[in-house]
Amino acid sequence: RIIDHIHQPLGKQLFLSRRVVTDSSEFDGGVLVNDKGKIEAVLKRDVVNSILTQQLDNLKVIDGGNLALMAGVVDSHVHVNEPGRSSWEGYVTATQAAAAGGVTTIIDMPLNSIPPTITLQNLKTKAASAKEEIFVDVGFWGGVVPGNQRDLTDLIKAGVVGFKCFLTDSGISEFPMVTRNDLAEAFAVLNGSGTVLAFHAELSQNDKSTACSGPGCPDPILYDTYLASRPDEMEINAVSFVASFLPQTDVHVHIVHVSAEGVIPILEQARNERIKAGYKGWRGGVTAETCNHYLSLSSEMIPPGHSEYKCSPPVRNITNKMKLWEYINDKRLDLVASDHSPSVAELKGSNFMTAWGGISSVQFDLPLFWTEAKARGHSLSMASHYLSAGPARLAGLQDKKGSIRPGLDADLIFFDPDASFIVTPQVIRYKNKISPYMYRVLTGKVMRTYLRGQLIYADDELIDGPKGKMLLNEGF
Ligand SMILES: NC(=O)N[C@H]1NC(=O)NC1=O
Ligand SMILES: [Zn+2]
Ligand SMILES: [Zn+2]
Repeated sequence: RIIDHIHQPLGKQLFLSRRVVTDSSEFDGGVLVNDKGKIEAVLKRDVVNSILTQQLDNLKVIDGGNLALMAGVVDSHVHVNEPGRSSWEGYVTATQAAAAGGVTTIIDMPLNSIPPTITLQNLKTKAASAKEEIFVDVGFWGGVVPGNQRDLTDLIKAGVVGFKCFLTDSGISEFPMVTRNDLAEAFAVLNGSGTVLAFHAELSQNDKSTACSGPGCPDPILYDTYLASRPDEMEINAVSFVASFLPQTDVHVHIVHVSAEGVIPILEQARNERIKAGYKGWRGGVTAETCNHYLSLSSEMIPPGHSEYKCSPPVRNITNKMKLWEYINDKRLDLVASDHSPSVAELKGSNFMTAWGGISSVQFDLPLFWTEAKARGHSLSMASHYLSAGPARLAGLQDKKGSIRPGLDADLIFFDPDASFIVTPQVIRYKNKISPYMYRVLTGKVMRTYLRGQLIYADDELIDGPKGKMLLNEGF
């Protein structure tokens, strides 16, 4: 156990661990944090020992022993749904769940809240409801929908991390999908701005989800019926469609929640062509994320009627899952996020075709990834790379968040990589206690979470009130 005194004004703090984890290595040492909650120095054990012999009065030492000391997780894909659908989720519950899971930054998706984040005014409405309710730092995605091209520049000025759009029905009437013409206009506005355009990459022309209803149709209680309605081609064609815009734009494109493994080689080809044409930005301006559900679940294991497993694109077969792990191993994916997209239980039900698509897991980002990664012999640095550094880079937060490096916010966690716990309704802190992982044993437990040097979660308890900040521009 870690011994220290919790309620003290913030002075200088020295966090110690036998396993300090960065996104590329692990070492025995410490992290010195200043009174502004920023990392001042990252130290090897011999330097730590010489500091400790100096008996500095106002230095608080927090020794985690063998617990891993890691950067807080940055989850770049969370649907908070407030205001408007706050019975599904809200800022308090989503960020409390995040804090309990060692997630120190979330980036809120532009849809499912009413209003959606598609104008500056709507962003103000969202920020007003987030204010004073957030337990971790919160950034915002804007949305691109038909007709809001003129709102995009204002949203960039306000500090959104980028924009998401849909190439198929989003399931939310306030957030319509875009057509080729809408996209061409959006790319024209965004060109040269340095922002990110993220795609829900399923192309509607391949959508078979409404093709059949009534007698004679495949059984909607079976998962395979749903899976067959959203084939790999929906993703593959969407990504090829996105790639067709790249020669005319310098906008960074990001594919969210990749499920079908076949999209990765297509993206790589698009990236290589961009790089050959002289594109200089991060990863050739083409990146992809996958989600813990695609890395943890497979279609064969989904029981009839259990729509807590439903999301889109769908969880595919075990061969697909193994291929995604191969891509993780080879660093051919860029980050892992939750796509935490909750709803109330009434919208789930046992019919896979009509149930709400969305899986809640913001609280379990790290243990979910680690359970699978550890079993495959991967390191904690690998987890930090995909769950912290990668998403921070996507959100443009690489100089603030996502790593253990001098100058960054001291968003830190103590993580026990060998502990295990059971996902139960009592453990879950997000609003609707629905999960495809219910009663599963997960490996790895977040013991403590620090946000900008302040303790916000310890030993299964949240500490004090909300200390999160909104990651929007000064003067917004
Ligand atoms: N609207 C919404 O949150 N949709 C999300 N749910 C899901 O499973 N995939 C999504 O994009
Ligand atoms: Zn999506
Ligand atoms: Zn989503």
